[in-house]
Amino acid sequence: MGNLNKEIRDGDHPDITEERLKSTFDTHKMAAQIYNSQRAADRRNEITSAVLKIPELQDIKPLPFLSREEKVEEAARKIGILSEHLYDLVNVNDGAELYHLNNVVIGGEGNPLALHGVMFIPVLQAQATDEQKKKWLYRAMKREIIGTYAQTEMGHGSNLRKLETTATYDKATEEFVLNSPTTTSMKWWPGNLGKSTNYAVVVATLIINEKDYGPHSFMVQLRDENTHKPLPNIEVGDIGPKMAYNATDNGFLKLNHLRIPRTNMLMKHVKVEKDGTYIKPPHAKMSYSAMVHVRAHMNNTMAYFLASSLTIAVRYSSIRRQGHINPKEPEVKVLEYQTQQHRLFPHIARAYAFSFAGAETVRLYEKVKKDMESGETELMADLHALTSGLKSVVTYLTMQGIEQARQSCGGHGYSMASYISEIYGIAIGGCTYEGENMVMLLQLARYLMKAAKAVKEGKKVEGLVGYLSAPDNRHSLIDRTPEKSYDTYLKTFEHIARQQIFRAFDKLEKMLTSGLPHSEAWNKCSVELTRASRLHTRLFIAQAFARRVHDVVDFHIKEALDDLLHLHLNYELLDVASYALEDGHLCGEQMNFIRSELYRSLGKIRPNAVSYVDAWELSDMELRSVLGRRDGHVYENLYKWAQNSSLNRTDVLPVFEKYLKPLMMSARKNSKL
Ligand SMILES: CCCCCCCC/C=C\CCCCCCCC(=O)SCCNC(=O)CCNC(=O)[C@H](O)C(C)(C)COP(=O)(O)OP(=O)(O)OC[C@H]1O[C@@H](n2cnc3c(N)ncnc32)[C@H](O)[C@@H]1OP(=O)(O)O
Ligand SMILES: Cc1cc2nc3c(=O)[nH]c(=O)nc-3n(C[C@H](O)[C@H](O)[C@H](O)COP(=O)(O)OP(=O)(O)OC[C@H]3O[C@@H](n4cnc5c(N)ncnc54)[C@H](O)[C@@H]3O)c2cc1C
Repeated sequence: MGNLNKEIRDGDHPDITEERLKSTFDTHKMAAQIYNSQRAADRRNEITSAVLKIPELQDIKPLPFLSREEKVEEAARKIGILSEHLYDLVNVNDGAELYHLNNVVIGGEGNPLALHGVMFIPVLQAQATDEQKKKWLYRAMKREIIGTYAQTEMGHGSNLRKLETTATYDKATEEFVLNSPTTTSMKWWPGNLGKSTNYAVVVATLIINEKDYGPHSFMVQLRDENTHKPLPNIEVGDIGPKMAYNATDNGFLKLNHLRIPRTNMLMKHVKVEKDGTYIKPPHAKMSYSAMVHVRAHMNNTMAYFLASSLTIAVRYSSIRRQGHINPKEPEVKVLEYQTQQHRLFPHIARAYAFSFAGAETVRLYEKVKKDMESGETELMADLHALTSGLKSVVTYLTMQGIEQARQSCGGHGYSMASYISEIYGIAIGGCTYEGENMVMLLQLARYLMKAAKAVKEGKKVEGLVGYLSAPDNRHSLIDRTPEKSYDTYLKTFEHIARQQIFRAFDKLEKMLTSGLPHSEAWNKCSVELTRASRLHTRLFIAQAFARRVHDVVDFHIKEALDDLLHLHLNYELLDVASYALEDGHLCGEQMNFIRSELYRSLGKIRPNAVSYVDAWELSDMELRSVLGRRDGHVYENLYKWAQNSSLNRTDVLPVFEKYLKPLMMSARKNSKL
């Protein structure tokens, strides 16, 4: 039998090989759980191997040494080469394969086609009529044109109903007049809008006969297809450097009474007829589909960012030796410290949990997308509630996990050689884009308050909120029943979420009955409401994790996932335990039990730690991290990496003659006086 950990190679650092030899499970079989099938896991590795054979697809130098212009150019260069090889490398209809190819070749800092693939094509698929698809979608899919999704403005992102860009219907010419009347009405932020794209779906407030119909989507050609010069009445550019994600040209756009044909409004579900008659869509929020598309996929992208940082941190922690546990023995791997384990392992469990919750979310999304094709909209509210909560909780917890991974690497974590700071910068954009986290938690809260009201009125609620009308125990059964089952934990999470949802509901009701207007009462309860949304979402994540473990057949994989789930449930419960202590659902003795289970879990995970992260099968090429190298040879490569610094091109920099020498000379002169 071969090694269970598939990353073992001759010549690797012995400290990391030692870790891999301890694996109790086959890492490639575990990859099948993470990527949802063995075939998908195989395909990732096949794609990586094929890419490695194409020299022009390799990074010209480590990305942190490139300027912003060079980053933009490098991403575009690779996109060009990729286009030549695309059909040989991936199944272009498989989003996961495309995403993987992007991660390996280009990485997370963006590329000219990022928004084209993530939003422009999806919005055309969902919102364009067949005729419009013929005109734009098929050209977009062949990359004859490049587009983006331009919704956010300088003055408004969250509150779509106040977008200032107007699309006024002119019946006489059967055109819409698109206009940016103020500075704040400029589109500001859309990815790739600045320099790369020549088309955009622009979201503007529709006005017919002076009546405001709210945000609608319009196809706008921004640039000449041959010269790439902006078309008349269009001003477009880059918004400048950002915290990270700087290979992408997030842009601005000013439209000056630009006229577009009536048929440029995306009209699959909603219509404006020639005479200006407005025909409503089957559901008012159908046009928000591109946002829901990204939100539904964000759990998996966040899981990926988190797993990348943890792969780097855990591998490094297995070769980094510092200090002693037993003074008579050699210095230990820092991974031996309980604090290091506590800092990293719960986040490994979260990365798995997000991936499993993500798979369930994408399944629901695919169903709703199919339903919407035929005008069926019943599940849209459920999906919106679920994705709103998950995008907020998952991005926030990912932020915490990546930062812990960085700190766990000590000083070298702060160097771009770890690459964790770039991953952090890219990932935390997710707390803001696709709906600012607080705003989206409050969207879920609306759904939860409706469910709570129904329960109070004696109705039975089902599905995602079914637990609100299920029987509850006054006291948690954790450590109170002979059999150790996850159900007792999940029931405790349910209790906590239920209590908080009703606490927020009662507070809101009390304010409403005291005569406060709904929006004011809502604002005064909003912290409690976001708490309810978080607890509900964290319950869902724990349930999704437990459902996956339950379904796994392979004994060793199940056992390894079971260990992670056990850690997850104890760690997460400790994190929210105050809610259960408050009403005596948990007692001090149970808290001690949960804490000791957590510490026991850390010990159980320890031998498999490197294998849990190896199972994500992230190649060196996609990790772009010296600390996270698969072979563990960090130190000599840190030294090599630093040679790329342009400061090292000469022994003496011009600043010496210009500034430092005069400074020291004059200081010396002064001290002689
Ligand atoms: C293989 C694929 C891979 C994909 C990979 C993806 C990741 C790649 C990673 C890295 C690349 C980087 C990519 C970056 C991309 C970023 C792009 C952007 O950021 S695009 C801009 C986003 N902008 C927002 O999200 C604004 C947030 N605001 C809103 O969405 C709305 O304003 C909202 C939801 C807050 C309120 O909507 P209202 O203004 O129309 O509000 P009212 O009229 O009061 O309606 C509320 C009712 O509508 C329902 N509702 C709202 N949205 C719904 C929806 N989508 N579906 C169903 N119902 C909805 C609500 O549940 C509520 O219902 P009730 O009244 O309670 O019954
Ligand atoms: C990396 C990145 C990429 C992006 N890409 C795109 C893109 O491709 N296309 C595009 O159109 N846009 C894009 N955006 C814009 C993004 O979608 C918006 O910035 C986002 O939706 C937040 O809106 P805002 O900037 O108006 O925040 P604001 O709403 O101004 O948020 C400021 C604060 O106000 C609070 N707040 C606002 N409203 C409420 C409320 N009702 N209740 C309680 N608190 C509230 C928020 O919680 C936050 O704390 C991108 C942004 C980033 C960072």
